[in-house]
Amino acid sequence: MRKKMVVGNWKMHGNLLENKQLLDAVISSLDGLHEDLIAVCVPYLYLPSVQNQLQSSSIAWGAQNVSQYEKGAYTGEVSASMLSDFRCQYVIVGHSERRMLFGENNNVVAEKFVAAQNAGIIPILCVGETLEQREAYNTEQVIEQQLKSVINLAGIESLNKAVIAYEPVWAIGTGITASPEQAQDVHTFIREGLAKQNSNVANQVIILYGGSVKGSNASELFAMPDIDGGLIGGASLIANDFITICRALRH
Ligand SMILES: O=C(CO)COP(=O)(O)O
Repeated sequence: MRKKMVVGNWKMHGNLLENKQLLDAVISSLDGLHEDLIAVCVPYLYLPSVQNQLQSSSIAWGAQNVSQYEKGAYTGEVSASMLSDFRCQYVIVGHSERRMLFGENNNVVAEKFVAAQNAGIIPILCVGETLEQREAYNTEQVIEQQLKSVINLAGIESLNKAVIAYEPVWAIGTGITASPEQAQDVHTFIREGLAKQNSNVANQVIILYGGSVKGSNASELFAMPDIDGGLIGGASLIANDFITICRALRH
């Protein structure tokens, strides 16, 4: 049986006080009660304080980006080994905001994926189509290519130590959620595509859905057979919403 998982992606939000209050509430509601995997991916600068607050809880933490390079003259970058110094278990790679706003292409994303795994960190690989691509019936082709770049570089079995997140770009931060059926269709497409290459990998890889997941729609999304949980943006900043979403894994 695959594990279920909820990951909060805080994006560029928060401060020391707000983070502490948010995590206090999350820990007191969810710590120890959960068989599921719960994690928060926070801005780099807050990793030490988040580590300090979460280290004796069952909630994991990670980053939202990582350099594809191991070390060197790369001003402003953060390496995977630096993230392991702060015991990050996860790092998001290939988020659509990084792809669109910071020019990360499939090759760079694949290199980041490998850099994370080389440092023992589980990459959360984001894939997803824009509205334009969906309307042109290119969703499957886009996602196939996004996955293929990683598989070509890292091998299919690398997905044994990774999480995939399907995030349709048109559903991120827009309030428009993919319907459970729309999301399930793409998750099935992903899993069946992987099964053609390695059925064990396909069966065990966690595939999260992300894009306007809220307390009010999480249960119906998580009830779909190939949706193993969620990658949550805005709602992960509001303690009650995030807690409700995590609890929805069990309904
Ligand atoms: O981008 C997301 C998570 O990585 C989704 O963001 P929202 O939940 O705010 O739509």
